[in-house]
Amino acid sequence: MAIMASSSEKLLTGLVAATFTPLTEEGEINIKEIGPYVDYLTERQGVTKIFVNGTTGESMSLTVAERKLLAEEWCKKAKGKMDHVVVHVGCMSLKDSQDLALHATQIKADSIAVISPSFFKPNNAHALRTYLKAVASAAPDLPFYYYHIPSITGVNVLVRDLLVGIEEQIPSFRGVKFSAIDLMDFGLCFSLMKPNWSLLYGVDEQMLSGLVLGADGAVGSTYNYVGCQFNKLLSAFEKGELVEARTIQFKLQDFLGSAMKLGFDVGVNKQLMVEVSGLSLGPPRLPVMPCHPDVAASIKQKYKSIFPQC
Ligand SMILES: CC(=O)N[C@H](C=O)[C@@H](O)[C@H](O)[C@H](O)CO
Ligand SMILES: CC(=O)C(=O)O
Repeated sequence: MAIMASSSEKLLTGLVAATFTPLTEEGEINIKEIGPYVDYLTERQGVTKIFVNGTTGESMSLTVAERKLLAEEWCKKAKGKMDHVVVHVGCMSLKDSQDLALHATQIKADSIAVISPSFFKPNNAHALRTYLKAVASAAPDLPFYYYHIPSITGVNVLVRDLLVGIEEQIPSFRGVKFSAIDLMDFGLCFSLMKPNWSLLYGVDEQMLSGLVLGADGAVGSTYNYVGCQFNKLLSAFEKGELVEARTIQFKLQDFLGSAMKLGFDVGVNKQLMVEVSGLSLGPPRLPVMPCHPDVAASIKQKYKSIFPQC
C-alpha cells in the first residue's frame, strides 16, 4: 500500500552536512571514527542532520558492502544525537541501489536519496522517473529524495520536468537535493511543490540565493566545518537580516574562491576537514588524489583567517 506522510514524519529542513568517509591510512573503512565525527558535528558545528555516502563521502568509489557498513554505523552513532540521517543509495546498477535501499530500511535510516546513474544515462524525465521509481520500490516506507548533480553525472534532465506527476509514481517521494546553479529550474520546482516535500539547495557558495527562492534547507560538504556560521546565516535570513546573511555568504565565497584557485576537490576538502576537526579521516580513495601538504597548509590558513570562530 502506498505510504502517506505519517504524522511523526518531519519535513527535512535546515542544514544537512554531507559527510566524508573515514578511511585508514591504508585506505580501509575506519569505522571507529564515526562516533567522534557525529560528536564533532553536533557539539562543535551545531549540525544535527547528515547526508551519508554521497558525493563528499565518495560513495561511487566504495563497494556495496562498505556502503552498508558505513550506513549502519552512521545510523547507530547518530541515534539519540542527531535528528536525521539521509543515506544515499545511488549506484550504476539498479540492483545495487535496490539492495542498499532495502538495507537502509533495515538499519532504520530516516530517508534515502538517489543520484542518477551516469554511465548509461536516462536521457529524459520519463526515463529518470522510471528509474527512480524502481529504486524507491525497494524501500517503500522510506522518504525518498532525488539528488540532482548534473555537473558530475552529466544528466541534465530539468528537475521541473521530473517532478510532474512524480508523487503518483513514487508515493514515498519527499523532495530534491538540488546541486546545480540553474536557479530558474530550481525556482520553477516550487510551483509543483507538495506540502510534504522539501526542496534542499546543494551549492553551498550560493545557498542564500536558494533560500531567497524558497529552499527548505541545504545539504553540503562545507557545513562539516562552516556549519556554525551557516546556522547563523539561516537564522539571519529567517529574521529578514539580509546584510548579516550576505556577510556570511560572502565569507564562504571568499574562502572557496581561493580554494578553487588551488584546485579544490574532494581530496582537498577532506584534508581541510581533517585539519580543522582533528578527526582521522585518512586520504581520499583513488581516483581522487590526496591533497598536497602545501595546498592543505595554505587553504587551512585562509580558512582560519576567514572563519576564526568556527
Ligand atoms: C560537487 C559537490 O561536491 N557539491 C557539493 C554538494 O552537492 C557541495 O556541497 C560542494 O562541495 C560545495 O558547494 C563546494 O563547492
Ligand atoms: C554535498 C552533498 O550532498 C554530497 O556530498 O553528496
